[in-house]
Amino acid sequence: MLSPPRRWIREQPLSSVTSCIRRGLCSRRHSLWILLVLLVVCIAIQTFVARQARTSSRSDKLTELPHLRFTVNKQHLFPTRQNHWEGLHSESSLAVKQNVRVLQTERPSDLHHQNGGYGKPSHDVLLRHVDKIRNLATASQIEARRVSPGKMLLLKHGNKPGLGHPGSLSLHSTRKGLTVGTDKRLINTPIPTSFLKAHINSIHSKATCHPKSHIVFLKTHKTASSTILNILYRYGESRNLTFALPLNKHSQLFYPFFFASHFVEGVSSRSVKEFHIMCNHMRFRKSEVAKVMPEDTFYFSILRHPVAMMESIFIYYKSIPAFHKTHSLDDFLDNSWRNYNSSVTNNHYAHNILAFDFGFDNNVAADAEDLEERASIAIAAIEQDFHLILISEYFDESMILLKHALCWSLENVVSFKLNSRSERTRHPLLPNTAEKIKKWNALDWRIYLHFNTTFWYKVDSLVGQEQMRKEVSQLRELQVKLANTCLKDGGAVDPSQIKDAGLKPFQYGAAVIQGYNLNPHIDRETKAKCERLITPELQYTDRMYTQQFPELAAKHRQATRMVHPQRQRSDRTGMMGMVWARESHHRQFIRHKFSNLKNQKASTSVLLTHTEGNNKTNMS
Ligand SMILES: Nc1ncnc2c1ncn2[C@@H]1O[C@H](COP(=O)(O)OS(=O)(=O)O)[C@@H](OP(=O)(O)O)[C@H]1O
Repeated sequence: MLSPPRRWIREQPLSSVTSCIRRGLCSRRHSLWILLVLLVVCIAIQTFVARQARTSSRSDKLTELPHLRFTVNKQHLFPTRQNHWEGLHSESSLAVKQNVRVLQTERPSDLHHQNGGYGKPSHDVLLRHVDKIRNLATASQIEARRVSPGKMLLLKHGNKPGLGHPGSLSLHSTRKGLTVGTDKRLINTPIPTSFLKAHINSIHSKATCHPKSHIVFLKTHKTASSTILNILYRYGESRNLTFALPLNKHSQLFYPFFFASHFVEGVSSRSVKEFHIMCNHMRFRKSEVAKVMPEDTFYFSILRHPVAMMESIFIYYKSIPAFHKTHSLDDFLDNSWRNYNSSVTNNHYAHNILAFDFGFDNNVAADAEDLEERASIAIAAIEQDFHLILISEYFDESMILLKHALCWSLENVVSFKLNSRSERTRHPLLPNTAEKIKKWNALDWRIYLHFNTTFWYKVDSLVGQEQMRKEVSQLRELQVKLANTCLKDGGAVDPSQIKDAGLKPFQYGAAVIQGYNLNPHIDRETKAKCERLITPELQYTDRMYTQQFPELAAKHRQATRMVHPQRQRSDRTGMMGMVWARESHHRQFIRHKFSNLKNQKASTSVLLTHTEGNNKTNMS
């Protein structure tokens, strides 16, 4: 039986085209064929459309990544310890990786350094970079923590990052930059790039945690950096690692001028194939450091609370022109800063020294319009260049963090406090002096606040609070045990009481720098280990140089003897005398250089040496 539509079709007038359709529709077999063809066409169109959509969304991601807001789930950003590594394998972490890669192609610090660091940075370019970093992580909220030197502040158990403490010091991120305030608001500080980098790097490193031995430590001033230097020297020496040491037996890398690769011994002569660790004082310049160090190098540094730091610096560098005629730190902060001349040699120690050491222009007034902008730029650049920033006030926690980051053992990060001042030369500060210091060193203060916050974030995410507490107490136990074994009287003594002149730290300015006496009742092997723990910076640097470049070291010894025959003594006192003589020779050389360069802008390409002789040569 025919259905009504078919009858209707049959009754229509015929044309050549419709007759064909009619015939097709009227035959049952042909209808099936047509349906099949239509089905195939539909599937083909659907497949084509889906493929087009996928391609266009991928290209959108690639082109827009730097401008995308970071929308990753918080759990992925701050994974719990159990799923720490797995969480980062998510699609979001891939986007972060791509963002970081994009950011890594532009280094703000290098852009800043193009100007020799003395002039104003190219703000437009740098700000674009800061914005990128902000965009990367605006979804994050970091808890503000009270910043008080000497106190460990961990989140109370159960507290989640993101909950502010009433009255806590906080860092507010605004379009203009970072502002400091004391309130209970939540803050919206960008998740630092290095924080992300650390996570990303660790995705692979957790499973195959190999101890890292390519390391750059930016040795900042008066931040417990000599204690860290000692840790690095001991680690490297026991493993035969090669240090990127200052040329010609200097103790600093071209400081206070920007670091230059040719100032590393073995670079120009090409006598060293691979450097493992760079850790002496320098004014950081990433592009130059990267010329010397391998690509997989781990960069870290340490900051100290600018108030405590300024108090220490004022005593240690009392003889620099900025402080020389002042009666007290208050006197300097109240009056003498008006006469502060930033272009006078060594005056940089008096003003935003942290920013200076990291390679930024330290001459920023507290009321400068662009202060916040410059702080943001500095922070972004440090985030970009460093994997880890430690905090001197939390030294033990810092060591545990470092141990985890480098995949080292607890024994590797144990130390004795080096370069500490005797109580006699410490001066407690009045509260309003502290406020004046924060104002005078406004740039450093902002940098410190930022990294104090991110420090605790890293503790939470990389180690965990419980584990941190456990390991800190293990570290302290180990330290006590070592002190009982190694040290006479169990602790530091004034330099006048140090028996072995070769273990006496340099004395400078108005500070009395303490050292240690070895326990006389230990065997030879233990003695050698203990001695390394208490060897001061200059002596250890000298020793590493002699081990790495025995022939050059012999030549230097000979040259020094010729210049200062009265200092020819074969014992350790004689060795120290030699250091003194060499430094004194350098000092004269530097004075000569400076007088030649008077009224000229110091240029890294012109100067082949530095002013360390002025800084660390005054031996008692
Ligand atoms: N482990 C540990 N924990 C806390 N603080 C420590 C530690 N080791 C050294 N210090 C203090 O750091 C100050 C010396 O810093 P540096 O070694 O960086 O000084 S230097 O720039 O190399 O001269 C110096 O500070 P002041 O005593 O206030 O001057 C040291 O006491």
